[in-house]
Amino acid sequence: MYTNIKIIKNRSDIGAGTRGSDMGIDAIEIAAINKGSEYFNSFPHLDVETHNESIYNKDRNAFAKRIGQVLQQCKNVAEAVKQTISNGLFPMVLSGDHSSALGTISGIKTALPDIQLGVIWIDAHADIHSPYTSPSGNIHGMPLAAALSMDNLPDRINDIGGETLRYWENMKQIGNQGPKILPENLIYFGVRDTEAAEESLMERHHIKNFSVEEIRFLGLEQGVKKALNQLQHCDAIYISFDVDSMDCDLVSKGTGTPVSKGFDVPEILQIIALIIASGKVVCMEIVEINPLLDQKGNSMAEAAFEILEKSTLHILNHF
Ligand SMILES: NC(=[NH2+])NCCC[C@H](N)C(=O)O
Repeated sequence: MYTNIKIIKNRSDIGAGTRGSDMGIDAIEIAAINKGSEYFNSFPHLDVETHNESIYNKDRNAFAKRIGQVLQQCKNVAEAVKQTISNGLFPMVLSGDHSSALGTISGIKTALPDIQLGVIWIDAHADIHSPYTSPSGNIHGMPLAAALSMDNLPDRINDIGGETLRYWENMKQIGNQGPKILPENLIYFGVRDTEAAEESLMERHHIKNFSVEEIRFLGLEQGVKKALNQLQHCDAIYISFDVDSMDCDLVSKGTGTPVSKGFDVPEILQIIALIIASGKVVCMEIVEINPLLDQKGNSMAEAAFEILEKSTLHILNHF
């Protein structure tokens, strides 16, 4: 058993609008078993307590659905990530919906409070809404706004108050107070499905997105090199990989919010490998596999497992 990586299994889907991403972790495990892989037998793991039963509750927070439970879930993830890093291990986080990433970022910053953290967010979505701007109220579209501590009031469309506001303020303060990341330390890869409020926030703060076309034009190596250059002053990097960054027509629609014209599996493998080769990656997360939506058997989880397995090998070489 390798002991320098710990797998954190966070089977939570309450930040998404569609149920089933909590089953993504098990779908990845089944992909591993069917491949005859010993992967999940090779590393210690930790199961994060979940609140999926809250799906049955009447929810009063239309602009940030189930925010009380999502807040608790992010705190649970933060604690697991903090403990893992404090024990000198690399957290490989497998999550359901992407709201988890706020917990992961908070955990990294609690374990390593003095570092400048760079975030590479590989996703079709910018996930930078606040409850003030979200069109859906789904919190998996909000983790980065909370981590950046940005409400984006100039683009507000929702009037939030009361309980929603109280919980949102708490979400911005998991672990230590204040912004956990700076906009110049956040880089997107593959974002191509955004709302106007997200676009204007990204523009105002000059948040860089390497689109699929730009990456193909520059070449993968050049593209990642440019991204790493921008994060040169960062002490550590967190990779947040949402499977919907991949082309849903090519790979699979087994994810809550599939988008076409994305990356293919070899491109993702190479992008992640090049980032890991920087030697700065302290945590990686894979999210949003929804086997209930997969029209091609278990193909999304199989793709995710291939990426998990190969990225792990790179991490073992560089950690
Ligand atoms: N993690 C995700 N799949 N996010 C999708 C977000 C979609 C849309 N922008 C929303 O806020 O509702």
